[in-house]
Amino acid sequence: MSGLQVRDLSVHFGGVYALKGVALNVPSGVCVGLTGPNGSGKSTLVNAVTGVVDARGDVRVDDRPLPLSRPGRAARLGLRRTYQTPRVHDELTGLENACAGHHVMTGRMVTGALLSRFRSARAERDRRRDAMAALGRVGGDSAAPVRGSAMPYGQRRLVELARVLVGEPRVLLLDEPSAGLNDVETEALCRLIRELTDTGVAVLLIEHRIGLLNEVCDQLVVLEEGVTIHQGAPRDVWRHDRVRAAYIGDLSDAGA
Ligand SMILES: Nc1ncnc2c1ncn2[C@@H]1O[C@H](COP(=O)(O)OP(=O)(O)OP(=O)(O)O)[C@@H](O)[C@H]1O
Repeated sequence: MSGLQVRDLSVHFGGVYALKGVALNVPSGVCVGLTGPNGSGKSTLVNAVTGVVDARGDVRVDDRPLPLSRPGRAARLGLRRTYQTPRVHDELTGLENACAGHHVMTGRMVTGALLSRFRSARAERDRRRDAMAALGRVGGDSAAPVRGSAMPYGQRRLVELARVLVGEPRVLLLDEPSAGLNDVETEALCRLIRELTDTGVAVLLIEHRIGLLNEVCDQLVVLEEGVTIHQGAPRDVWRHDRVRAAYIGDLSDAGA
């Protein structure tokens, strides 16, 4: 199967299991939503798959085994991610931050971006053009000259998204990408996710906003306390008793 396959993924912090034998598939060209109450293990799953926390399990990208705890290997297989709290480099401009997406393969994002200031080759112009195009694609053009330290939260999120686009994801893991975005920006995010899946990218979307999950996801996986409690088509999931129980009080915009 092309895309991301996760089998029997477990993570513990000391004696506490954050994930217990979780399985999910994110085929190429499909958006899978990952949701669940706070602390259910969503970000830990992304951290485990991208190799930044120790994990046990079987993870494959485009049918190739992904050794766990090896972030560089995950990047080389085309995994890209955003963070729950957007990460941009404060000392770099929006354009330079987006350019850093080119350097993700080497794992030297900051030094690569800093060195690029001293390169004047055509390749560098091409990189900047790609980075500018990515900023435009996410609606973040105005962030191009702004230093990370001066960017408001929503702009940081758009710049981070532009950086992952520049890195040409095969599998894209988005950790609450709509947090801090206004309605217009959120609509642009939905369009972007659809464009990406249309071009064959596998997208895993961590999200709490039920309306957004229903709008862009083909499948939903619901976690609670580190285990999968349900998966299925978005609208069906919210009718499931266990999901309703996990979300009690949070169903106001589900139309349920
Ligand atoms: N580095 C860590 N050290 C210890 N415990 C951790 C660590 N990271 C996460 N946890 C714990 O693992 C569990 C899952 O956390 P995680 O952040 O993955 O949940 P989440 O579903 O992403 O929550 P939220 O929706 O609030 O972001 C929680 O109990 C959390 O406290």
